[in-house]
Amino acid sequence: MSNGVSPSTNPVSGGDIRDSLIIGLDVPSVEEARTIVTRIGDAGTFYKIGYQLAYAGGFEFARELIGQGKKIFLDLKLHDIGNTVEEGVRSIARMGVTFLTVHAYPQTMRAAVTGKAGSNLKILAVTVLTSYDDNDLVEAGYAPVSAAELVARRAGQAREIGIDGIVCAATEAERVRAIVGPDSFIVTPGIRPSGSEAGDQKRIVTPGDAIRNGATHLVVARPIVKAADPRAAAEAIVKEMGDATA
Ligand SMILES: O=c1ccn([C@@H]2O[C@H](COP(=O)(O)O)[C@@H](O)[C@H]2O)c(=O)[nH]1
Repeated sequence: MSNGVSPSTNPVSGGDIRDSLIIGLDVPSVEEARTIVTRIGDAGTFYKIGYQLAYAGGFEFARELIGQGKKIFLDLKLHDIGNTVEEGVRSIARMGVTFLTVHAYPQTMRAAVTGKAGSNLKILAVTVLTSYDDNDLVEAGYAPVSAAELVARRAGQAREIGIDGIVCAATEAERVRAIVGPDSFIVTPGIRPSGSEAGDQKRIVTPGDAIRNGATHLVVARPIVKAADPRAAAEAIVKEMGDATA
C-alpha cells in the first residue's frame, strides 16, 4: 500500500506545502478530533495521532482518516526489547499509516527497520525530545552532553541503521541534514508561530525558520487545535512555510 510520501516527493522541494504541516490531534476523544479535522478541511492533509488520542479510539480514527485520503503519523515513540518492537512495527505496518516514531536507541531502531520490511511505512527516530534542554539531560542521568550533541550522535546512528527520518528540534535541523544526507525526512516538533506560548517546549523555532533550517515536516498541535479558528491557524502556518521556501 502506498502512503504517498517519499524523499523524491518531499513537499518542501516542489510538492504541496500543506503536506509538510503535520497537525497533532492532541485531544481527548475521537469526537473532538473529528470536529477539528472537519473545521480544518482541506487546509490539513497530514495528521499526527499521539498517546492521548491513540488510547481513546485513535487507531480506528486513523483508518477513517486514511480512507478520506489524509496521511497519518502515529507518534507512539516505541521503545522496548527488540522482539517486541519488531512485532509491534510489523502490526502497525499493515495499517497504512505514513510515519511511525521509535526512540533513537540502536536496538530499537534496528528492530523497527526489520519490522517494517516490505511495507511503505516510514520509521522516524526521536533523538532528544524538544521539551528537553541540556539540564534535563543531566537530570535524566546522561554524562554532561548538550542536546545538540546527543541529537547529532543519534542521527548518525539512525543513518547507519537505515532509519527513514529524524525527529529533532528545528534548532538542530541544519546539522542533522549534514549528517543524514539529502534523502532523509527531518520532522520537527517544538514549532511556535511568533508570539504564541511555548508551554512545555524548550527548543522552539518559528515555522518559517524551521523550513529555512531544512526541516521537511513541521509538527504543530496546540497552536492549531487550541486556536479559536483551527483552520485559520493552520493556513497562517502553511503561508509562513510557503513564504520561507520562496
Ligand atoms: O521531541 C518531540 C517529539 C514529539 N513531540 C510531539 O509533538 C507534538 C507537539 O505539540 P505542541 O502542542 O505543538 O507543542 C506533541 O504531540 C508531542 O507529543 C514533541 O513535542 N517533541
